[in-house]
Amino acid sequence: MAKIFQVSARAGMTRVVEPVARGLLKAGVTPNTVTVAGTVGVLVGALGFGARGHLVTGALIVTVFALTDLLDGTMARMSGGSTRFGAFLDSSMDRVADSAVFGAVAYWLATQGDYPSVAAALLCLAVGGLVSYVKARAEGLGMTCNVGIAERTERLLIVGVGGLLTGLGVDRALPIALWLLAAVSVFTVGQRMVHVHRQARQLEPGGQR
Ligand SMILES: CCCCCCCC/C=C\CCCCCCCC(=O)OC[C@H](COP(=O)(O)O[C@@H]1[C@H](O)[C@H](OP(=O)(O)O)[C@@H](O)[C@H](O)[C@H]1O)OC(=O)CCCCCCC/C=C\CCCCCCCC
Ligand SMILES: Nc1ccn([C@@H]2O[C@H](COP(=O)(O)O)[C@@H](O)[C@H]2O)c(=O)n1
Ligand SMILES: [Mg+2]
Ligand SMILES: [Mg+2]
Repeated sequence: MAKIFQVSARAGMTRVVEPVARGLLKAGVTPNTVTVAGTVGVLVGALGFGARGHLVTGALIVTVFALTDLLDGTMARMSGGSTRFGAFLDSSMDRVADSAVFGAVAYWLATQGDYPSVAAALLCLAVGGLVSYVKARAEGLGMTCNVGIAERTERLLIVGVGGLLTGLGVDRALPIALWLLAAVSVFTVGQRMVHVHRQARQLEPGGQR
């Protein structure tokens, strides 16, 4: 379901992303520059605006720059191929951006004295990182791990909708979104563990352990 959403959302964005990618390449911009610039933009939106309580502005800036994550890969493919360093940089910058988003949310909630919600934001930060780590480790061991109900896009959308609604006056939206996200992130770690366990059993000499 999450995969279907991602694939169709991505297909819908292609018409916008491809001409922009072509234009940037023509202007001499490299995919790695877009990867880093997108991350800097997310940092500004999250830490410069979200953490200070400007949730709507913060969420909008983060959304615009998070979407540039679709551009860098498209540019790499158009300019004759992806690079190993580009893939490494893209995934590493995603972790920096995600940490800034959840760190900013936790900081703002602490300034409001809402410590249970700070705990939820920190849980999202830690477990979200674990979701990505499990996949990176599995891929490093030669397996695949493209499963889970709360991959990065879903995690950003949940916190984004919560942040936007709270910024518009629905006070409990962000705390509810964070607890929901913590739960689906834990579930996703479980899904990825099971998926890797099944593959690993097939790959062990003699199978089934
Ligand atoms: C303002 C909030 C209101 C909500 C309105 C939302 C409007 C957004 C408009 C449209 C949404 C379109 C969604 C686009 C769908 C893209 C589908 C897709 O394929 O995404 C994946 C893609 C590429 O990922 P990568 O391959 O580059 O990255 C991988 C990923 O990091 C993996 O992580 P894992 O899943 O394992 O955890 C890694 O394992 C892997 O290594 C790595 O390669 O791109 C994205 O991830 C792009 C995400 C863009 C989604 C933007 C939505 C942002 C919405 C709200 C954010 C606001 C946050 C607000 C914070 C509050 C302020 C304090
Ligand atoms: N600077 C970059 C960024 C990405 N890539 C390649 O694209 C893949 C990710 O594509 P997205 O459209 O999801 O960003 C990534 O795994 C790399 O193969 C790149 O080469 N250089
Ligand atoms: Mg990308
Ligand atoms: Mg990325």
